[in-house]
Amino acid sequence: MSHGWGYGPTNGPDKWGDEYPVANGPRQSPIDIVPNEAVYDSSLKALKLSYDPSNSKGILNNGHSFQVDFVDDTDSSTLTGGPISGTYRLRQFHFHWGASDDRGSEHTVNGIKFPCELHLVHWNTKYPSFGEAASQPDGLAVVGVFLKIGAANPRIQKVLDSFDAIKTKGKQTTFDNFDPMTLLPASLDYWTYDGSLTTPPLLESVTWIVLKEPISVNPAQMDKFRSLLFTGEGESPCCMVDNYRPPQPLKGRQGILWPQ
Ligand SMILES: NS(=O)(=O)c1ccc(NCc2ccco2)cc1
Ligand SMILES: [Zn+2]
Repeated sequence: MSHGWGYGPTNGPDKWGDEYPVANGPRQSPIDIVPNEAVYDSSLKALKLSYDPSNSKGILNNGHSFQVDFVDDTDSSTLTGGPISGTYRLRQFHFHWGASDDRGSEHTVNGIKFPCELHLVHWNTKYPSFGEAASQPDGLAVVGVFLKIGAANPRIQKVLDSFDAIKTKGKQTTFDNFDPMTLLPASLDYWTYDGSLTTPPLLESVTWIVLKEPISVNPAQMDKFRSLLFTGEGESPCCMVDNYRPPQPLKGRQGILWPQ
C-alpha cells in the first residue's frame, strides 16, 4: 500500500519516480537558474498581475505545505502578459522552505539556495477547470518569488498569524481580504522556462515565471514557518520543514530572461 509521497527518507523526491514516472520527464521542475546562460527574448512582455483581495477564501495545511486558496470562478484575479498568451486565473499560493536558513527554495540561482520560495499558481482559462488545465502543456503558470533573510516583512505577518489555527495536516481556517500583490517585490523582472509541478503528480504543464528580486523575511518569521507540522492531530509530530524538491536536469531547455 503506497505510503503517500512526502519529503522524508522513504517517500521523498528520490522515490517519487516509482509512482510518478514523469518525474524523469523532459521538462521537470525546479531547475538551477544560471543568469549568464539565460537568453534574451524580445518578444516577451511585462508581467501583468491583477488580484482582487476579496477573492481570497481560506488557508489550509495540506500536509506538504500550507496554501491560501482563491475563488477562481471569474477573471477577477489574473495573470496576463509576460511569456504567456491569454488569461490565467489565480488558484492558490503556497511556499517551500528549509529546516535552516541555508536551504528551502526549489529553484536555485547559480547553485545558491534561498531559505524559502513562494509560488502563486494560475491556470489557463482556455480550459474549463484547474484540474483540466493541470494536464495540458500550457495549462498552468506559476510565479515564483524567492525569500531571503533580512528585515521583517509586515506583509507576510497576516499569513504567519494564521498558523496557530492550521498547525496540523488537514486543518484550515478562513482567510479573507488578502492581496497577494503585497507579497511581490518592487521589480517584476523575471526568468521563464517550460517546466512542471514540483510535487506529485509532477505534471509537465507549468510555464514558470521566477522573479529576479527576492522579498525579505526575518529569522523569527522563518521560524514561524517551521512551527507547522506535516503530521495530523494526535500523530507523533513531525515539523514541516525541507518541503522542497531539488533542481532537476535541464534536458536541453534554456532559461529565458526578461528584460535584458
Ligand atoms: N509547487 S508547484 O507550484 O509546482 C505546485 C502547484 C500546484 C500543485 N497542485 C497539485 C495538483 C493536483 C492536481 C493537479 O495539481 C502542485 C504543485
Ligand atoms: Zn510550489
